[in-house]
Amino acid sequence: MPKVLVSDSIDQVGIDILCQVAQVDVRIGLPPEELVRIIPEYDALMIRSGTRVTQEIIEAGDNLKIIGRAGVGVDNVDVPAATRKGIVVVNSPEGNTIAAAEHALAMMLSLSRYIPDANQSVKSGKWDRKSFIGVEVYKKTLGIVGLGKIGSHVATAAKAMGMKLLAYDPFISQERADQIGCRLVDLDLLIRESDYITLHIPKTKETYHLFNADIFSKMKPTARLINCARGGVINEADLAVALTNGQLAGAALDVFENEPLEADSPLRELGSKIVLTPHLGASTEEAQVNVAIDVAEQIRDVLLGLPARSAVNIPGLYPDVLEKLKPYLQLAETLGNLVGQLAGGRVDFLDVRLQGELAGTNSQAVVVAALKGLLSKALRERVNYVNASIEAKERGIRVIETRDAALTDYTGSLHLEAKGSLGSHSVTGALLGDQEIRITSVDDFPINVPPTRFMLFTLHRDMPGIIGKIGSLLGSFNVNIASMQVGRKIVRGEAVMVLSLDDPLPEGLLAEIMKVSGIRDAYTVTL
Ligand SMILES: NC(=O)C1=CN([C@@H]2O[C@H](COP(=O)(O)OP(=O)(O)OC[C@H]3O[C@@H](n4cnc5c(N)ncnc54)[C@H](O)[C@@H]3O)[C@@H](O)[C@H]2O)C=CC1
Ligand SMILES: O=C(O)CCC(=O)C(=O)O
Repeated sequence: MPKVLVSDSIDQVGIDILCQVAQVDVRIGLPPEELVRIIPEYDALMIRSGTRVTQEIIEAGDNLKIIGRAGVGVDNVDVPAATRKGIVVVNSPEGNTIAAAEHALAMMLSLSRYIPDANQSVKSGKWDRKSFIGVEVYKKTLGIVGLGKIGSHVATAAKAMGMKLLAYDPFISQERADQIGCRLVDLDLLIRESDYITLHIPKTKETYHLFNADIFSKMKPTARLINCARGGVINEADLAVALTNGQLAGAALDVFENEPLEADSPLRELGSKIVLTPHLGASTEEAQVNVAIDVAEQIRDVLLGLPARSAVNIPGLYPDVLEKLKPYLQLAETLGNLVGQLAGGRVDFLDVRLQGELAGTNSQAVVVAALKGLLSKALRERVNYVNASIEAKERGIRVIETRDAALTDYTGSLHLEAKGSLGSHSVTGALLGDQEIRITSVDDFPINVPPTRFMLFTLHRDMPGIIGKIGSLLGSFNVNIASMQVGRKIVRGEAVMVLSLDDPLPEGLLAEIMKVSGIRDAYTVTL
């Protein structure tokens, strides 16, 4: 039974799903060195934001197949290291959207009405109504930085509260912003005009310390800043100075550059100008159930050999397209494997031609499947959907992809041509009845055979007796032929013979086959 380590607190519903297929160990708060020590035992790791999955942990995870982040941000996972090691990283892109958006709105209102301080005051026995005169958000301008899933939901709710909306997001179209009712502006204008600024951007090289002393100097002194996205997008030292100097009126932060926030952080000293929560954006009962189910189901599926629906490091396969594409991925992998073995030596170039209905599908996934098949001879189980593209690139394999939507004899078919150190070979394949794979050409000779485990391909002169000679030769080595087919373009010209064998070809038999008069080439293939 596979083993799953859950190293952050996850809703029980997720654990129950994992238990259907795996032994689950829940060990929260492990020190990094302990995680490195025990991770080789595990097939999957499930985390929230508490565990930092470093390169060291990933490299030690020799059995790890999947890392599941029960949430959105995967910045606590070294995704490039996981990709290199062929480990799928999945998240829950939407499970906590509403929770995070509502937390940002709650922070905006708490900050405006001094709710945390007023609450503290009453609980300490006072009845002070003068110190907590707030401001309204109605008719104020809200600047949203990052108009993705959470930013959009915040926009909709803020609009309903009568706020005017500005948004800065260089990757969003004006049309999308119009739909949400936001004016798309540049960052400078948003900073200068907003009464509230709320951040909903990922932490990237571009967004790191995007909010710094320079930005704070341009804000309205009455403005308030909310960050429920990621620590690190704000320079916290600059913010503390700017709040102290009155360059902005307040800030509400749920996320910090280092979590837990340092005990001596100057942010803790800013009184009613600041509201701080300990990364609670996703902490609702509903969101925790959503993300636990979403990620546990993906871990379960990957452990069962099925694809994940929201992997961050493999081509996106949405559930609706997956069902249709799955047999084609199997076809691409089989043909990649076949053409790689026919090509024999180093492959420098792979031409992937998607034909018929396949031309209109997720070609990235099909190409990755073909590369996985192509590299499987050299890399065996080390290559998978996650690292096939990187491995191909590192080997200098150039991939050219073409599409031809014109109808073929099959609803959809795939043609692969591999060129390399020992010449060039091509194969075509299609699906029969939506599921069954057929190889429909080899080196442009038409055939129609299902792939089988052991196969023999010959390129020969089409002349009487040659099939019999190959049959007797195999018989003399006690190799049973399951099926045989010949493909030719013209009578007595060149032809291919495809034999499905019950047994692998014994040592030395290929050399004997090559000696038969009329045989130009012969290849054994194990699929
Ligand atoms: N506090 C918490 O507990 C939670 C925090 N989050 C964080 O909230 C953030 C947003 O999440 P989602 O809305 O789900 O992500 P999303 O991917 O739907 O939206 C992010 C948006 O940021 C935009 N963006 C990227 N780089 C940008 C840049 N340099 N300048 C301006 N815009 C940029 C993107 O175009 C995208 O529209 C993420 O960082 C996520 O990790 C998410 C859930 C809970
Ligand atoms: O797991 C959590 O509580 C944090 C959620 C979060 O930050 C995210 O989903 O990006």
